Amino acid sequence: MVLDNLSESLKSIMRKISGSSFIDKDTIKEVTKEIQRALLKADVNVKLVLKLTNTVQERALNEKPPAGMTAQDYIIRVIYEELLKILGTDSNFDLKPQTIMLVGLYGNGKTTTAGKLARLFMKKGLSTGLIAADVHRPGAFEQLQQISGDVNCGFYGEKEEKNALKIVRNGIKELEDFKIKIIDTSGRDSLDQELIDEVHEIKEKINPDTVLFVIDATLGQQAGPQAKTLHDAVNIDGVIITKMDGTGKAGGALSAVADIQSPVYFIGTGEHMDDIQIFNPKKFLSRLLGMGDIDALMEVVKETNITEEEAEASLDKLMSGKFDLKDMYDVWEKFAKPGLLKKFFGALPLGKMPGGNKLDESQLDQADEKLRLYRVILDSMTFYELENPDVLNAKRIKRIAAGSGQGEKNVRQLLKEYNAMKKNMKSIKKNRNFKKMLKTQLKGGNFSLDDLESKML
Ligand SMILES: Nc1nc2c(ncn2[C@@H]2O[C@H](COP(=O)(O)OP(=O)(O)OP(=O)(O)O)[C@@H](O)[C@H]2O)c(=O)[nH]1
Repeated sequence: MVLDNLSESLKSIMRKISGSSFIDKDTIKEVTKEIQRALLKADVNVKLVLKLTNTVQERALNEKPPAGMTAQDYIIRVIYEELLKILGTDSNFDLKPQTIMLVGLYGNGKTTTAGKLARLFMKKGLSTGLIAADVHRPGAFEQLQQISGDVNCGFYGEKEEKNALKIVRNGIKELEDFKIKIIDTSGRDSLDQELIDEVHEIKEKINPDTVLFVIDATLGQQAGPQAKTLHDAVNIDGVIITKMDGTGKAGGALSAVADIQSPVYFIGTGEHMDDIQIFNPKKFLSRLLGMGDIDALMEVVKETNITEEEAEASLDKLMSGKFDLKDMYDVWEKFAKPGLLKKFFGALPLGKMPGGNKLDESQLDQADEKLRLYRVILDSMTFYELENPDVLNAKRIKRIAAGSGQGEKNVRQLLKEYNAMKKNMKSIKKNRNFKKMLKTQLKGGNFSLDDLESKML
C-alpha cells in the first residue's frame, strides 16, 4: 500500500478519537501533535503541516458538531476535510480519445508509465498506441517496443531516426486508428532549456491534447518546484507521480504537487504494468484513513441534518432499486466484511432471491473473493457501461471478459446478481421494519457498520 506508515499512524489516531469517552482541550492538543508527527515523517512540508493542524485545532475547539453527530465523529470529519485540502483538487482524467505527451526527467518512470497507461486505457475500451520519441537514451526504443508487446498495444518508432518531431508526426499518422496515442519523449537530467525547447516545439507543431509531467515520488517535496517550473514553461495539463510504493516521501511529493494547482491524475505504485491508479483525492484519503467509502458515509451524515420527510425520500431512493453498477459496487464494498455481509443478507427480509435461488451460506462465505473478482470486471467497463448496464450486449461482454481476464460466464453472473439485487431492493421497500431500522440508524448519526451488525444479530 502506498504511504503505509502514514496510513497506520492516521488510522491509530482515528481509533484513539472514536475510542475516547470525551473530547477535551488536552485530547485535541495531543491528537494534533500526533498528526503533525505523522505528516512530517511522510515528508509533508512543515508550513503545510502547521497550517493544517492549527486549523484542525481551531475548528475542533470552536465548532459545534451538527445535531445527531457525536463530538468524536465530528473531529474525524474535520481532520478528513483538512487533510483533503492538501491532496489537491478533485479532478478526474477525461478518459476519451486523445493524444497524450509524457515529459519528465531521466529515470522518473515515463516509459514504464506509458505502458501502464496503455493497459489502463485498453481496459476501459480505448485502443492505445505508443510512440517512441525518446531519441537520446540508447535502448529507449527497444524498451518501449518491449513494453508495447507486453501490454499488447500499438507501437510506432524509427530506430535510426534522430529527429523526434519527425517520428511523432509519422507516428500520429501511422496510429491514426488508435483512440489514444501516447508520446514518450526523451528524459533529461534536469529541467534544462533543451528539454523545454523540445517540448515547446512538439507542443507547437503537434499540439497534443494533453501534456503530462511524470515525476518520481522519491523526490519528496522537491517534486513541487520541479512541476511548477515545467508548468510555468510549457503549461502542463497534469502530473503523474511514480514510485509512490517505494518511498516514505510520497506524502511530500503528493502535497507539494497539489500545492501548484496542477492536478495529479495518476500515481504509479510498482514496476508492473498494472501498478497504476487513477488518482482521486477523496478515495485515496478514505483508503489512507481506513474509512471505507467516506464519500457515501459523508453523504449519509449530511442527510441526517435534513428533515424527516427528506430523510424518508432519500431512503426511498436507495430502496427504489434505481441504482447502477457503480452504486451496487459501493454497497458491496461497504459490506465487504464477510461476517457483516452474511448478517446483512441474512437479516434482510429477502427469503428468496427472485428466480428461485436463495443466497446460501457458502455463497456469502466466498463474498470477499467474489468482490475482488467483481472489482476486476467492473474496472474493465467504461464509465458509460457502469452507468447504463442495459447496453451490455454480447460484444461488450466479450470485450470486458477479455480485458479483465475473467470468463464471460463471470461477467454474466455479475449482471445476473445486479438485476436480482435491484429487484430485492424494491421488495425491501415494502418491508416497513427494515426501513425503520435503517432510518433509526441514520438518524442516530452513528454510522459504524458494527452498530448495523449488532442490530442484525
Ligand atoms: N517501484 C516502482 N518502480 C517504478 C515505477 N515506475 C517506474 N519504475 C521503475 O523506474 C525505473 C525507470 O523507469 P523508466 O520508465 O525507464 O524511466 P524513464 O523516465 O523512461 O527514464 P528515461 O527514459 O531515461 O527518461 C524502471 O526500473 C522502472 O521499472 C513505480 O511506480 N514503482
